[in-house]
Amino acid sequence: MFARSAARALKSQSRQFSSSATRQSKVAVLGAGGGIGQPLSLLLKLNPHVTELSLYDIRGAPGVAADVSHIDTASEVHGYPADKLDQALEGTDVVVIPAGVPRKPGMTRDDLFNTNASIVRDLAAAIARVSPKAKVLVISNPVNSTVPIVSAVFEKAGVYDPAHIFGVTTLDVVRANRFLAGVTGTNPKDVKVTVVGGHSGATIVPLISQTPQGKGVTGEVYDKLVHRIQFGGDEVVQAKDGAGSATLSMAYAGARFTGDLLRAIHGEKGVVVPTFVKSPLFADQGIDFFSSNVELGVRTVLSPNGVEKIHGLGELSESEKKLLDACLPELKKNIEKGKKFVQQS
Ligand SMILES: NC(=O)C1=CN([C@@H]2O[C@H](COP(=O)(O)OP(=O)(O)OC[C@H]3O[C@@H](n4cnc5c(N)ncnc54)[C@H](O)[C@@H]3O)[C@@H](O)[C@H]2O)C=CC1
Ligand SMILES: O=C([O-])CC(=O)C(=O)O
Repeated sequence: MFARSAARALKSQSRQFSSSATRQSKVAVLGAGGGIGQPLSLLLKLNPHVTELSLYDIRGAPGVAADVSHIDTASEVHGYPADKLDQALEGTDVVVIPAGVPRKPGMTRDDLFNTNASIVRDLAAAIARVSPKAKVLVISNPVNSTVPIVSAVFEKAGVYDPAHIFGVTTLDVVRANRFLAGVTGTNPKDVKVTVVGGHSGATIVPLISQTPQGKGVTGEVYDKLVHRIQFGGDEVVQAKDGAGSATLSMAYAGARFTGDLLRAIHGEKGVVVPTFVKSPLFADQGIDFFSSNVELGVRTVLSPNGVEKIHGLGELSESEKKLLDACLPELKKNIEKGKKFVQQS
C-alpha cells in the first residue's frame, strides 16, 4: 500500500518536474539597448523560466545580445537590429517594452507622450500582427496612456485580450517598500505595500495603512513618505541631472514583474501583485484602466495565462480616500489621451 502511494507520488512529482522543465518561455525586450533595456536583459538572462531571450532595439541590440549571451545560464539569446522587429517577435510568450525616451529635469511623464506614444503604438501593431497571444508588459512612459494605447491597437487589430496587457507599476511598490522600511527602521523584505491608481505623481496611491509597519506612520512623516513615493521618479531624474531617469531600479522592478508573471504562467498559484490593467474597479466613472492587486494565472476564458482576478482596494484610511480622489481625474485624462491618439492615428 505504502509502496504504491509512494510510487504514485514520485510519478506525479516527476511529471510536474518534466512539464516545468520542458515548458518554453520566449521573452522579447523591445528597447533592449537602452538604460533600462540592458540591465533588464541581464536580469532576464538569470531567470530560469526564460528559455529564449530576444533583444530588439533600433540601436545596439546585437551587441547587448552578444554580451549577455556569454552568461552561463541555459537560455538562448538573440539580438535584432532595427529592420528585424518581426523576427524578434516570432513565437514570443512575453514582450517587455522599455523603448522610448526618458525624462529630463523639469519634464512630467506626460511631456514624453508626443515621442513615446507613436513608438509604443507602432511596436504594439507589430506584436498584434506577429505574436498576438503574447503577454505585453509596458514600461515606456507615460504608462497611464501607453497601456491604453497598446490595448486600443490590439482592439483595432481584432486580437485584444485585456488579460494580456500590463502596465509595469512595480517600481512604485519597490519604492514604497524601501521608503516605508526606511522611516520605520524595518527590513524592506518584510514590507509589502500595495500601490494602486496609475504611474505618475498624484495618480500613484500607496495604501500604507494596510501594512503592519505603516499603521503608526502619521502626520508630517506620513505626508513626506507619500510625497516621496509619488515623486520618487523625479528624485532620480534630478539626481541624474539630464542623463535620464531610473534605469537600474526599473530594470530590477521590470525583471521582478516579468518573473512574477512567468511563475504564474509556469503554474504557481496565488501570485498577486499590483499592475495597471483594464479594470472594472472605476469603470463606472469612465476610468477603465487602473492598477490594483491582480492575481496572475491561468484563465479558462479567451486564452490561457494573464490576469486571473482583479482584487478590490480593501479598506482605505481617510488620507488614502483623499489621495484616491486626487488620482482619479488625472488618471482619466491620461487614459483618454491615449485612446484618442489611437483613434486619430
Ligand atoms: N514604468 C516605469 O516605472 C518606468 C518607466 N520608464 C520609462 O522607460 C522608458 C525607457 O527609459 P530608458 O531605458 O531610461 O531610456 P533610454 O533612452 O536609455 O533607452 C530607450 C531605448 O529605446 C530605444 N528605442 C527608441 N525607439 C525605439 C523603437 N521604435 N523600437 C525599439 N527601441 C526603440 C532607444 O534606441 C533606446 O535604446 C522611458 O519612457 C522612461 O520614461 C523609466 C523608469 C521607470
Ligand atoms: O520618473 C520617470 O520619468 C521614470 C519613472 O517612471 C520612474 O522612475 O518612476
